[in-house]
Amino acid sequence: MAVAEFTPSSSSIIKKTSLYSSQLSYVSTHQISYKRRFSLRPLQRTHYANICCSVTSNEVQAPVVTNDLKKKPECFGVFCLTYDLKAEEETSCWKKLINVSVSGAAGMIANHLLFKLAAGEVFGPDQPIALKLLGSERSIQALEGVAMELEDSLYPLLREVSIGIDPYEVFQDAEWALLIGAKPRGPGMERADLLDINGQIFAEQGKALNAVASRNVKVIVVGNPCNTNALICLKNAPDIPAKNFHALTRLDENRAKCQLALKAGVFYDKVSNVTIWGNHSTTQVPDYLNAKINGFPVKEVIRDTKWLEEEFTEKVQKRGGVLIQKWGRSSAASTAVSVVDAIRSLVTPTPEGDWFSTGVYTDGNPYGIAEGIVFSMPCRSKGDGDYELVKDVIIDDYLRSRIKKSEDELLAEKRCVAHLTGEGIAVCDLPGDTMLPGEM
Ligand SMILES: NC(=O)C1=CN([C@@H]2O[C@H](COP(=O)(O)OP(=O)(O)OC[C@H]3O[C@@H](n4cnc5c(N)ncnc54)[C@H](OP(=O)(O)O)[C@@H]3O)[C@@H](O)[C@H]2O)C=CC1
Ligand SMILES: O=C([O-])CC(=O)C(=O)O
Repeated sequence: MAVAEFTPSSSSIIKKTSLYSSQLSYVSTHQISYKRRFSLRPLQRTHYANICCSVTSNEVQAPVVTNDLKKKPECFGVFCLTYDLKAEEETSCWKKLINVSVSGAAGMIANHLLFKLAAGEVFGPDQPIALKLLGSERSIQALEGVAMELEDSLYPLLREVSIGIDPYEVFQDAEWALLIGAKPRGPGMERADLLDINGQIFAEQGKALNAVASRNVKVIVVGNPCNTNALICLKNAPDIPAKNFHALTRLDENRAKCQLALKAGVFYDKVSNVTIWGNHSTTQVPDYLNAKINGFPVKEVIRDTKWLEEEFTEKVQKRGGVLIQKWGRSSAASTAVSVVDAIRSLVTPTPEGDWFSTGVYTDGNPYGIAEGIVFSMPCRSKGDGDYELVKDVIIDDYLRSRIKKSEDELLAEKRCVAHLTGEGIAVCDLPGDTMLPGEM
């Protein structure tokens, strides 16, 4: 590696070289975790100061090798260089690196999401990130491919990429955990079986988060059945605040906004205050009572109660299934977009008067919904990663009865996974019509 090859643009640094080291690390006497690590050396974080702040300055100092390369066995090529930057080139405009762990990282949703995360679409253009990708023995090769594509994309904000199959390694110091991986329900599989199989994955991941993640990690569960998976996860992570766990219902909110906009003949940015209540399943309740179009109650703009009560509600509830029939696979791109929306809603202040939906723990909720389940409700955030439930919503008899149905379903799911939440022996009496949005 010749110093002469160096050019001052950030992308050329990443393009020309990459660190690619593989190692076998012994996790326990029984389990071997195969881990590959793609990493940028700290010098690049310094280099990033040039990228984000000195747009007007072309003056970049020539690199100076200050360390003995032999003392850095992990580094490769240009990443072994240490730059002796002038003090004034240090800036305060870039934030501290954050660790984002993603499970199911070789799957379809992740294939869209990871590139949005790395591009800065989620946490912003001044937020460097480390991506820690969780796969399995079956997906480790695919995961290497994903990591290589991330490398080849030359994202300046992407500081580190690591892949592994052990959640205790991959969730280390995670500040965000995006839990996407889950077994899809196959033909003839009972929902109780799906709850059990996926529940075990989320019980293990909850334990791992509890052991090694940041104490204030924010967890977004995407893998279905996401509400109950999130419940299992949080119950297995008693040292992390229960309110930090979310089940993704933002896709449902986006779908509802789209249908309301279409019916009212407005662009969808005119639709606000849409709540999805309940489970990410066909019992979910898209709330048109509190929603607004151009700041007016939906019912004043769309004067077709029959459409709202029946067609609209069912369309949103079954959108995932219709899409699977057309596409032959479940929503991946729009789900990834909705994960972006869900995170952005937590890291940016909610616009005045508006709110967003997310599935969160019901303890202390002001709506009279049973405690101890993960239920989608309206929330506002100050942009600090935390949220509060919105109090000023109207719940009429129609809404109440619909919400009750979703609540009953989630309570039944909870009884069915009692063995995974530490609440005794599981009893599965699931309502017969319980379905994921993708099932029809
Ligand atoms: N909440 C929501 O709004 C939505 C949720 N979803 C859900 O998101 C999840 C992921 O969807 P998508 O990315 O499209 O799915 P993919 O099938 O593309 O990927 C799923 C990943 O899950 C992992 N997985 C974990 N356990 C198993 C298992 N036992 N059998 C098979 N795969 C397993 C696999 O990765 P590995 O082998 O590395 O573990 C696989 O890569 C699904 O549960 C889906 O239902 C989908 C759309 C919307
Ligand atoms: O059932 C699925 O996998 C798809 C799904 O959740 C959705 O489209 O909302």
